[in-house]
Amino acid sequence: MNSLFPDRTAFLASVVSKEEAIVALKAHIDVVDVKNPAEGALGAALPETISEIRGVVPKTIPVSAAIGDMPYLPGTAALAAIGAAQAGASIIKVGLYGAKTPDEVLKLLFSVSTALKKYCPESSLVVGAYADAQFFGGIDFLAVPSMAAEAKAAGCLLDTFDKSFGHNLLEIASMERVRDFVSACREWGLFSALAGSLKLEDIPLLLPLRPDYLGFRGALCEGGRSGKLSSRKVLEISSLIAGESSTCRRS
Ligand SMILES: O=C[C@H](O)COP(=O)(O)O
Repeated sequence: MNSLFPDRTAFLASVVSKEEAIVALKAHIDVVDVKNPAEGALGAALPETISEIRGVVPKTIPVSAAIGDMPYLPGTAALAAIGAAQAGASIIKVGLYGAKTPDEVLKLLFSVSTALKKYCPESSLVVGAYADAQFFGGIDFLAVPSMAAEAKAAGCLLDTFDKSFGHNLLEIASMERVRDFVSACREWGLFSALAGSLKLEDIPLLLPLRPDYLGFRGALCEGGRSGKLSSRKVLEISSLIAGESSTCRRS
């Protein structure tokens, strides 16, 4: 398993600027994730934003970057991945929005993983699956871990595409299917990350599944994911993950 934190569930906080990264770092966070909510669930930030955030985050804390709710454009995806890695991200997240068949998923993922291996061998690929893929004809999220493993990804993220109110991960996917996703990642040697408008109250429900990461943005902000990051909310979620996680891993 590729998790950097094998004995507990880690906290990934999504930020849009170096100012937000500084706010987030007042709490204990394990991964600083860079995204641009204006361009979607896994919207890509500008390269300089990634570099600025990398510049204020201690080197001991990985920086991940979303490169988009990717259409089925393997070349574009490969170039975007290299751009994000060159800008300072060591973990690259690509959302499987446009690839509709296993062949398309594999072609897109191999384009990205081959490019990262050649030009940015220190970086890791995380494949973004969507719990609400059925609403846009995307690939079922339970089919993604095996293909991510075939493409030599390091991990899989289960997220939601539609971030409007009421599209929380556990309101869209059953706990059984989310559990199956985490188990499939483990079986395929991938780390698992869960996200999707997660709320504070989802943490004790999800931690027993022992995901490697829980990812948040909306719940960290005042007024939703396009709002400003709140240090109080970051601290609240960080403390709950740390507290509950150590209990779960001991059991
Ligand atoms: O990758 C992390 C997620 O996209 C977090 O964003 P969210 O909490 O707004 O769904």
